[in-house]
Amino acid sequence: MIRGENLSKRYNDVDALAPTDIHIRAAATTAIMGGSGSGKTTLLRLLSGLIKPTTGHVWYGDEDLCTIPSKRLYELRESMGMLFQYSALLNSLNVYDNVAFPLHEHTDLDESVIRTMVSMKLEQVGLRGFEELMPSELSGGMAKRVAFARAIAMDPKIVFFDEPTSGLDPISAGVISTLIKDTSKMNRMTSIVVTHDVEAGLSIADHVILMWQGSIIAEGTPEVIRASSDERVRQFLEGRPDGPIPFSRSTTSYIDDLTHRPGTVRLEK
Ligand SMILES: Nc1ncnc2c1ncn2[C@@H]1O[C@H](COP(=O)(O)OP(=O)(O)OP(=O)(O)O)[C@@H](O)[C@H]1O
Repeated sequence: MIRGENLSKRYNDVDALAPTDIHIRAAATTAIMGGSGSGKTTLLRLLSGLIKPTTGHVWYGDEDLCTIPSKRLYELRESMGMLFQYSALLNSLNVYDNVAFPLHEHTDLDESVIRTMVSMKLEQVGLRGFEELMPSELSGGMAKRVAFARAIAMDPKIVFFDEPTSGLDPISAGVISTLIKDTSKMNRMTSIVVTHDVEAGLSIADHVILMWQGSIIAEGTPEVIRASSDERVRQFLEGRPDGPIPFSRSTTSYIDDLTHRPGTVRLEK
């Protein structure tokens, strides 16, 4: 359904994503996992057309997101849902208006129909009856659920989830993981989930993509990833601080840096 071809992104002197070919399967859940700064969010933004690549193409069927006119990109993006890392609820709107927001923006449906649709989505996330609450009155887990309801309000074919479980307690994280898994199956939705929550990623996904320093280092079913003998994959799965993935991100020697810094007092022997 979505295909990235020779896709790369460079920010100033940072290669956030090295040239990459990627296939996202239709009606399946793909988890993009990896450590901090490995390029997961960059890949998600490229695949959803939020940012343009430095090189390459993003194909939706035979349409290239990177070259289509912005009007068509806008239409395509209407068929996509997004759940952002920090829920991104509109603080001045209550729960009902947050979930109804895409329906008000993109459809001419009668308010009574919108009310029914919002009620269905809130029932799905277990928050029917909370329509009048403001975002500031919600717990982190509830806010994620509202954001989830908003992401699926238009019954999108594709939904992008950026860190859907970050900052949640294990039970709330489990609730969100189950919602993603069940809704994706029930609606035959194509879900793309960026996460560094290993357990959430492996339990939700049909297909896992593991990233490191802007490149895909492993992909396959959760079983294939769990059985991988690649030392980088093992270090990530086991959460070990030591291994091929270094703790320090600095590329220069600390000693050289200290001894060659202008103004540093050099100790003579
Ligand atoms: N808008 C930007 N401008 C400059 N550099 C950026 C920008 N966005 C990302 N980067 C850099 O690109 C690299 C990849 O970042 P990205 O956010 O894609 O990683 P990530 O795997 O999603 O990290 P995290 O899990 O911490 O959110 C990082 O080195 C980051 O500093």
